[in-house]
Amino acid sequence: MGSFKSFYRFLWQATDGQILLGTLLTLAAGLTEGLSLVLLIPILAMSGADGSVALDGVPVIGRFMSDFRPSLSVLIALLLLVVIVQAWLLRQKNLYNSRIMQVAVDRARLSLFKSLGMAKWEAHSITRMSDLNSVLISDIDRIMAAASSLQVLIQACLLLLIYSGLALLVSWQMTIFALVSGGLLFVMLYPIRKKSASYGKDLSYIFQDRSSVILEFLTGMRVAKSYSAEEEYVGRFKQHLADSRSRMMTYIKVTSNGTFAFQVGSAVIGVAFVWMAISVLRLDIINIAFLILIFLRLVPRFLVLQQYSEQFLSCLSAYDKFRDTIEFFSAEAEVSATTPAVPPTLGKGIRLVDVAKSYPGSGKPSLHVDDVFLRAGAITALVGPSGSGKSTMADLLLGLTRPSHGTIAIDDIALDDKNRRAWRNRVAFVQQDPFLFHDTIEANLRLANPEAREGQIWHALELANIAQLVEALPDGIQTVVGDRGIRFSGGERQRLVLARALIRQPDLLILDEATSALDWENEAIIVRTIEKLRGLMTIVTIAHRPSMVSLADDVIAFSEGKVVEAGPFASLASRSDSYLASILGPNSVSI
Ligand SMILES: Nc1ncnc2c1ncn2[C@@H]1O[C@H](COP(=O)(O)OP(=O)(O)OP(=O)(O)O)[C@@H](O)[C@H]1O
Repeated sequence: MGSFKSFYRFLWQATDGQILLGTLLTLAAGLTEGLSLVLLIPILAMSGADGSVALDGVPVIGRFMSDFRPSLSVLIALLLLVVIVQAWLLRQKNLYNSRIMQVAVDRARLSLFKSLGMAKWEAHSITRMSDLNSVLISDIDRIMAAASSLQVLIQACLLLLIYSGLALLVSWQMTIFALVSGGLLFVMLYPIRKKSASYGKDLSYIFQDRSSVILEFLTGMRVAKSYSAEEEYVGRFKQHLADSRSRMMTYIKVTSNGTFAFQVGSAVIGVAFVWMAISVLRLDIINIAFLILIFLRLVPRFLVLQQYSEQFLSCLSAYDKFRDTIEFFSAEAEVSATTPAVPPTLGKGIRLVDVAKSYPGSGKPSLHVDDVFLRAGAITALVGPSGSGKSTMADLLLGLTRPSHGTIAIDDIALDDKNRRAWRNRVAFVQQDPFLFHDTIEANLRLANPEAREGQIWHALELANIAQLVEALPDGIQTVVGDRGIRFSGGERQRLVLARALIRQPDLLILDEATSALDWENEAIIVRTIEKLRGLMTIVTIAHRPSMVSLADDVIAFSEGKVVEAGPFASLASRSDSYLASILGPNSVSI
């Protein structure tokens, strides 16, 4: 019940209350349907061969019939008019309801998208991408199905009310009999509805699973192919399909059982209904005909109630998942995502004091820095063995993650929840695994600086040593890079990503193994590029190769999450016992 209330509140808000007008249109269409039924009886009576039926005995409009005595053709014309109005109202209602529901669901999708974008990076790092993918695609589609089912249910309830009102005017005993027996049948079938809701929830997990298997297959295609593991993926998918087929069939069986039980039950009630009207209440033929007409229209409504409440309940679980996801990500929103803040300026340097970073689920901090200073305008290399905390430090400097405790200050301004996002506007990052969007080179570069002029784009491409290659392409900077930049080699992608970082003209440039995909020749060119940037911006480079470390002014070496040495490159390199010397020397260890 709580889910239902929350779902209705969501629909109300997402449609700006327009759902009410949709319901009123449904009511108007229902009333015209009732009216067409009422007009049908006198037409049938008047067209009777013996004319034995008294028109003033016609249900509901008997008085109108005896006062005005309309001719058959007037009644037929009236019926035609009512049917046309009803058809028009139904069309309007369908169009209106579809429109507001599409808008509501799109709003929901957009607000989830937005809350994902505005949430802290940490929230993403503990959530599976495929789970989010399934909420954004299949669960939101099922919310649409839930909203449509709810509209059908509202329509069925309104029609039930209208028909019951009409039937009451003929016989209250028959009306109560029909409603009580129909209601009892509906209640008796509750266990089936409950079962179907629980299987519906199951389906939600099946779709989530499917999305995860497909996404993993597509993103891991290269790995799958290189290990000749395609068959294993196909086998996993086949297993998943067999599993979901069997669960889907269970769901369909349960809902078909409900429909079958309902049809048998309503046939029994129908027979009892006619018997009661003829043998117990001894109603006249025209009233019986009217009641049977009503009954024939009431029964399908109960069936609709049964079927659509099953569908509604099974889809409601998708809404619960959507709501939990959006609540989780909204609670994790970066404060500064909503409040504009002035970015701190980097003139003197960045100081980290007693900074620790722990990841959820891991006991001790992955990084602990007592006191470190990164000089503005200098190139600082972060070195250390794998897993020693270099990327963790880079994420903190970038403002992508928050320290578990301690202070990071840009000049004298502490980085906090209010200014962290604004600070990221002053930072550019080149990651180990260069990512490009499936768009043109220009669009990919403009992402970092939408205002950039074409000259600036070419300048950045030149600095990153990729301008010549781009120039030679038939479409130049309008070349589409392909999915994740697949058109280009790893090294070319890395240079494009570096150009994207440079076009931003950042205060701080962070290079996380930015030359790992380059050959020696290209690496040497990038090293020269970085040399040229010395003094123009503050550069932090995480490097494993000596050539990238050698260009540093300062070095910070990490081991097991702690800083083991920090200082000017020259003085650390000259100390034979330093970690830096061990990685630069003739017998350098692999870092
Ligand atoms: N998102 C995360 N969740 C949990 N633990 C993490 C996460 N990211 C990093 N770690 C852990 O933190 C420690 C430091 O990792 P980090 O990536 O900073 O090392 P690194 O020095 O950059 O290593 P590499 O040179 O291999 O990239 C590692 O033990 C790693 O397992």
